[in-house]
Amino acid sequence: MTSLDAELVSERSHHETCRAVMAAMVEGAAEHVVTGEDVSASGADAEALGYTLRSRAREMAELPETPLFFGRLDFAESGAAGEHRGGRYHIGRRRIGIDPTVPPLVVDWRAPISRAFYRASARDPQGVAVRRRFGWAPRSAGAAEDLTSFEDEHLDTRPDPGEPDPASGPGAILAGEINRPRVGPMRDIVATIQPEQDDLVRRALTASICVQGAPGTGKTAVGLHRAAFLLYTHPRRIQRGGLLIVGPNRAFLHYISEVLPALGETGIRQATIDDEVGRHPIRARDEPAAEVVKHDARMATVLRRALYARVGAPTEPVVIPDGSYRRRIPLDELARIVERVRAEDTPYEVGRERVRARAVRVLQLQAERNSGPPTGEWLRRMGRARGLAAFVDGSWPKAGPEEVLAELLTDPDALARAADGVLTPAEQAAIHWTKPPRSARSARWSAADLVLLDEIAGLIERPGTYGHVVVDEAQDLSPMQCRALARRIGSGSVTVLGDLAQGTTPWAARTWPDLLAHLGRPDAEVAPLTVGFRVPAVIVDLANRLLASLDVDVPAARSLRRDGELTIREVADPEPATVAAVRAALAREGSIGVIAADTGTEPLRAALTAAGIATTTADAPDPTGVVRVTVLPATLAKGLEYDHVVVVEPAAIVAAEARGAGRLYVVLTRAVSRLDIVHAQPLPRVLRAALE
Ligand SMILES: Nc1ncnc2c1ncn2[C@@H]1O[C@H](COP(=O)(O)OP(=O)(O)OP(=O)(O)O)[C@@H](O)[C@H]1O
Repeated sequence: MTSLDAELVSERSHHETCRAVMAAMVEGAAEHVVTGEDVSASGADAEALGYTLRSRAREMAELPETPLFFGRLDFAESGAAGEHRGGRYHIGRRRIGIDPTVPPLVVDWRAPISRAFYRASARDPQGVAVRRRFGWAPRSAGAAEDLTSFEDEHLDTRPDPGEPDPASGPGAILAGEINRPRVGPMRDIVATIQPEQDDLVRRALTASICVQGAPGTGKTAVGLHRAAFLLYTHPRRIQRGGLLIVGPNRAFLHYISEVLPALGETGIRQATIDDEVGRHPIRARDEPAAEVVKHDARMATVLRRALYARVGAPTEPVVIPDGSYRRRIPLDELARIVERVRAEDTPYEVGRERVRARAVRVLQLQAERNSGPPTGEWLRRMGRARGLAAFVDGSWPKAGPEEVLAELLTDPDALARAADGVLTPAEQAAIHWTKPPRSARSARWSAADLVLLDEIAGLIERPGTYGHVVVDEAQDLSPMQCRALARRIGSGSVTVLGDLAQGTTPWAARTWPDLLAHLGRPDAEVAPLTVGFRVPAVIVDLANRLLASLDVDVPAARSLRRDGELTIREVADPEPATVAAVRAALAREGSIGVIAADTGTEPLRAALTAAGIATTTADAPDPTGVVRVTVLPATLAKGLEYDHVVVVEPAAIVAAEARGAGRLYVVLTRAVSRLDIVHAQPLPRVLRAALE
């Protein structure tokens, strides 16, 4: 046996030990559920404790069969920080060890000591002598993986002259990881996080950051790993408010849904912005002109005015009989109360209660002058007195978001007053409901209306906030959607992920500071990621040339992958050509995405089915992974990736929407290895320009 073989045997044996300890930990967690229920003082305690322990047991038992470690750090005998000197640590997704007083068999990748695994380099070894990365091969479908290889980087010895710096290339294990076929949902990248990604993942909880990343540079991966890092580092602070991950659509959320559980984090809310503001189901569609106005930041002013138009000067003094007295508050004093509270800029509902409390206070002072301090019961009685309630309801009436918005959209005069000097008459006409509902209750709300309702609800009462919010594909959010998120971020922090070049909504941001200001974090740092892990160089080059037509200022990307293929085929009929392209792709490994303009997918699906090729859709992916072909509309492709992408009729994709060139940029950058462009119509101008 060579010494390398012996090392491999010893590492495998360490892994077996880890498995055994892990099994004991799972069992221990399950046992705790039972004893936890026995030892608790009361029924409520038992329930709370039982719940916590059960969740932990479930979490541990649900850990997928991934390798228990993926790396090892050997610290140098000298030069390393004191306690780690000469130490050896295996690094994995979760800490493995039963006794907290002895060093664990595996340290969590998020622990401070693991940082060196991601950051150390030959130039700055950070006390590390050897960094080892393990290679694993699947044993068989569904079974645990096999430890088959390892790769050592000796960071304590300077590389021989002429030899490449061992820390500079991607290394075989990273290369294997980025080249692997993509089947099924997104996987974690914990074994191969790159230094510039790690820097973003481990930023402090208080730091709000914005990652501007070209396609496939790992923005989504960074956001998800950052979420896991923050949950590990600040469990109490984050769990109190919770963590929210916002994605563009259900297909995308499904695609990323397994990453956090694989990292041991469950129970995190992953939602679209529509889900998050969804007080009602979406039952109406706006005309494009109306939608654009409703998503504009100026609507915030209009809505505020519409809500506060309800607040007005009192018309009658307050008069309340009180035993032998008649308590009275004159009109001018009531008007002053209302005015002052308005100027205090509190949520509407707080303002209303404040107005009531201030009026009661006036009555209290009067009573004190007559007969000394009144009782609590007296104060409550005054607060409920008819005269006082009439004043509060008249000057600061109760208001609900639905009723405020329905009135605004139905009554042109109310809209004109609220929008005076803010929206043009044409803009007001665009959002006016020509067929008003019978009542606010029966109104059919559009997606944009829900955002407006959320804004009004936020003016009435501050919503609860999350400990941290991760927003993916953020470039597409409208100012009003950003404001909805800003309310939920409150004093917490946010990780914004996006690519201005991939903006496709009519209101997509052209610069980050604008969007960050609407998110309430104008000073968040914008950090670029430019090294691509998905898209091969030949496709990245094409995408970079397309950038010139997109009217955004973003750095070009460079790819770590040299192996891609790009073919452009002009054909007489795209349907048989697509079938042929898919058939050829099926002869190779991996997933296949057929992407066309939204109206073009059904005929392609039918043609593939008729040719005996099974297909699925992006929002209902085949859980078994047997069906390898997904036919998807261009508008659902964002954030997804396929080994082989067939783009059909790019001209139709560009023509379908105002920011069609941005959509084409998204679609072309979904390919992991091969991109086929099939067209019968002439190629769109932006693509022709990029190909010249
Ligand atoms: N450090 C890494 N090691 C291995 N794979 C990586 C790494 N970083 C990213 N990847 C892989 O690259 C692909 C693209 O990552 P991701 O989807 O996070 O990029 P993105 O910037 O969000 O892309 P898009 O702009 O298209 O949404 C994924 O398959 C991801 O697993």
